[in-house]
Amino acid sequence: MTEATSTVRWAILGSGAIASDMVQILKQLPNCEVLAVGSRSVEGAKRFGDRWGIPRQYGSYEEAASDKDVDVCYIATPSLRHPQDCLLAIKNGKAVLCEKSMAPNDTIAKEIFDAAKKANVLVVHGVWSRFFPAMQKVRQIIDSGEIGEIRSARASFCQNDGAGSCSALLETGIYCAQFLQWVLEDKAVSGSPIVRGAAKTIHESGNDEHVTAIIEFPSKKIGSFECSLAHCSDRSATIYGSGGVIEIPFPFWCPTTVKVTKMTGLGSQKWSEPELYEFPLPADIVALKTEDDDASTPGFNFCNSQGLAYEAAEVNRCFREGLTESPSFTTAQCIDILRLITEIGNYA
Ligand SMILES: NC(=O)C1=CN([C@@H]2O[C@H](COP(=O)(O)OP(=O)(O)OC[C@H]3O[C@@H](n4cnc5c(N)ncnc54)[C@H](OP(=O)(O)O)[C@@H]3O)[C@@H](O)[C@H]2O)C=CC1
Ligand SMILES: O=C1OC[C@@H](O)[C@H](O)[C@H]1O
Repeated sequence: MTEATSTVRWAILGSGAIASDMVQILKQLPNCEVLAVGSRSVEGAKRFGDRWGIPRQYGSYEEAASDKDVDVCYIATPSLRHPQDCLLAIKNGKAVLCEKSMAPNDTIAKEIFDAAKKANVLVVHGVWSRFFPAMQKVRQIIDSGEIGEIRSARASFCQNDGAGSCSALLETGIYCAQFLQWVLEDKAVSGSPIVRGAAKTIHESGNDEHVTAIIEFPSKKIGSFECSLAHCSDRSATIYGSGGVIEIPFPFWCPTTVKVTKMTGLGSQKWSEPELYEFPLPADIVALKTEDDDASTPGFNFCNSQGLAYEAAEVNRCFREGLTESPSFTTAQCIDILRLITEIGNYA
């Protein structure tokens, strides 16, 4: 175990949109330093490194991942590259936070986790929803029995956002699968979820662009989801219980609001007034402007990016404690989610 206050030194692999957001977060976390950036080009590393004040700027991912002073590599490259970039970091003995989706299927995800186990390094799959306080609240409401027995849940994440450039299942469906697993998984009942139905449309690139699926969980709870990169939806999620409903409005994958409405008695058509629980994003994390920025320069590129702080703080904690997985999002859970995604892809 490393000192609880020791500085964790990060390298960023890839210098695109999410990398910019994450760097701003890491620079504001206690005892955390962005030491290096690796880019496919020296120019890319310099541009990004100069913008964010990163001292070690490398024109290849290999150099950044093998810097002896780096503790954690943040994989912020396009999804198709994630397996090779994760394995590069692991080979160099570095801990990994890999953007979603870490692999195109569960078999390859397993290979990454196996390599990490052998090398005794931490790997966290960056499905960042998992680390939001609002998600913990959802869990607590479910466990308290406040909305009775949970019977089903749904999630929808569709946005017209580059159909064909990647798989909708891997880009936005992964958040839906993660959500359903979080709310419908029952640790007391063993077994894997079964895909009972799915439909998809395929873009001319070969990537799925719209997928809808129905899943039966071992506890007989039913989950459904829809994801698309070709059309829009309200990007919300809902949990249905015998005594009420939990709504997680847009953006359900990085939520700050949880709404609970209960039936006031069995057989009654009376419903309670909704209870709203708010979980504001960390107030001490702000978008950082640099000298070159003017008022029109966007701070963060993505919705609620301040919330990346929850997952990054968890990676720092796990690294300091010498863990090889996050107890909040275990290797087994990551593989289950990717297995579900794989089976939906095969079924549809
Ligand atoms: N958690 C979240 O909220 C979000 C997560 N993501 C995930 O992050 C990952 C990156 O997304 P995003 O930042 O939007 O992507 P960008 O295209 O903005 O950035 C990706 C970076 O990867 C590097 N790269 C390596 N190979 C290629 C290639 N063949 N084509 C293009 N770039 C390449 C480039 O950096 P360089 O030139 O320096 O090598 C590029 O800047 C994806 O997996 C995505 O799913 C995306 C958005 C939000
Ligand atoms: O991970 C993501 O991918 C799609 C984006 O629109 C979203 O904001 C982001 O969190």
